Amino acid sequence: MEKNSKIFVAGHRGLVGSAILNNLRNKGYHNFVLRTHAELDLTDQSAVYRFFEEEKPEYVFLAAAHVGGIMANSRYRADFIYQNLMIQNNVIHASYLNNVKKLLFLGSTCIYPKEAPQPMTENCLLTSALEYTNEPYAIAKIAGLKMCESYDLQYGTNYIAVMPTNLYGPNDNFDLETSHVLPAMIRKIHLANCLTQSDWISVREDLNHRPVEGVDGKSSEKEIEQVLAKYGIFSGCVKLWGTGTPLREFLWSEEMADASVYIMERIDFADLCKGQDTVIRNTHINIGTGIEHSIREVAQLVCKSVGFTGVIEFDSSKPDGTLRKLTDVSKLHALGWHHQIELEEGIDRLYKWYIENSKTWEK
Ligand SMILES: NC(=O)C1=CN([C@@H]2O[C@H](COP(=O)(O)OP(=O)(O)OC[C@H]3O[C@@H](n4cnc5c(N)ncnc54)[C@H](OP(=O)(O)O)[C@@H]3O)[C@@H](O)[C@H]2O)C=CC1
Ligand SMILES: C[C@H]1O[C@H](OP(=O)(O)OP(=O)(O)OC[C@H]2O[C@@H](n3cnc4c(=O)[nH]c(N)nc43)[C@H](O)[C@@H]2O)[C@@H](O)[C@@H](O)C1=O
Repeated sequence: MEKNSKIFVAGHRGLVGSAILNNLRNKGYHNFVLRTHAELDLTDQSAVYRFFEEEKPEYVFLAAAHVGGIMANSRYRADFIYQNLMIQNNVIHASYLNNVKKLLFLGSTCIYPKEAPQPMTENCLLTSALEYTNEPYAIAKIAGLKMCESYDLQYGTNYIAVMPTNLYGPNDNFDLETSHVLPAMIRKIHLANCLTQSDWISVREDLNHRPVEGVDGKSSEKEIEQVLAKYGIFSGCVKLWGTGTPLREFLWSEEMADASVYIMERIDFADLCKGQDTVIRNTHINIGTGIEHSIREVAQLVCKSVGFTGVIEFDSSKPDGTLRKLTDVSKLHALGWHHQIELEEGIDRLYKWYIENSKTWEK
């Protein structure tokens, strides 16, 4: 990529897309073509084709997707498979039709089988059944990575698919139901801490900035307590989901962005085929840290960061999801990229960001 290459970051206001845009800007790239979801619905094929014909981007980061945590994935299954297939089909095919020089497709490590040997190498793709909670999302992501590989093989394009582990960082989704575990824990434990200290100003600031169904910063204390209790948030206690025993790996979103730009700048599809036989498979790249933590451990780190000394309980009627999904990052390390921010530091950074971005309430 040249510094003045025309770059389309799809999903540039999301967790990863916003970090990719910042990373590119910091490296001196400046010729961006950007559209919000409201300006361009990527599920709309004719609108996407028109956009590519008019704008002719040279490089595409495909970080737009329908995304959510375990509850969103298991409840809104149709949305996850339909929207993701549509977005990626439209963007990848329009890139081919308009001679995009290189595209990076973001998948997820949930593409790997539920019982995959740990840590999971790229080669365990399609070897056995998927985890049911996020199967529709995973199937869309597998289709996306195979679409990149197939276009590269048939049409000689240069599309790379990366499979990130669980991500967290600035611009995360903090919704109490649909978010991933880390932003959910940050917000729940923060609110429980505020209730414990009777810090109603902070509770109201939080609810004004990020409304929760049925309550906002102007509601009575009793109404707020009743609604928060439905999400497992109490004075002195937080009830999290599942058993607390599943293991997860977490990568700071700005590091994910750095790895994405690193790969776009240096790695071509041909590099990923080297050493593979005539049947070329698994040209995608895992992105992660190779380090896992139990959900209970993660909750303890969040409590430490927030300063919450109350009780953490687990509600085993809620799903655990897959029990382990540790990525093998040998391929990524061999390509020369390594993470730097460990989970404890990342949680401190995210909590700081969260607090700084909740203070919009006019007292
Ligand atoms: N977060 C994580 O832990 C992980 C994420 N990933 C992958 O990384 C990528 C980025 O995810 P993340 O940044 O977390 O997701 P976010 O939800 O934070 O951002 C997704 C972005 O896509 C946009 N978008 C969604 N649907 C459409 C649409 N139909 N048309 C146009 N824009 C749309 C959203 O806009 P709007 O909000 O306005 O709808 C948003 O800006 C995704 O491919 C995801 O699958 C992979 C592994 C883990
Ligand atoms: C990135 C990846 O993310 C999703 O998979 P997931 O890792 O299972 O998702 P998660 O982050 O929501 O949960 C991780 C773990 O944490 C536990 N947990 C505890 N308490 C809360 C809680 O309060 N909220 C949430 N969300 N989880 C909680 C929860 O029970 C589970 O054991 C995919 O669907 C898909 O989107 C994908 O690719």
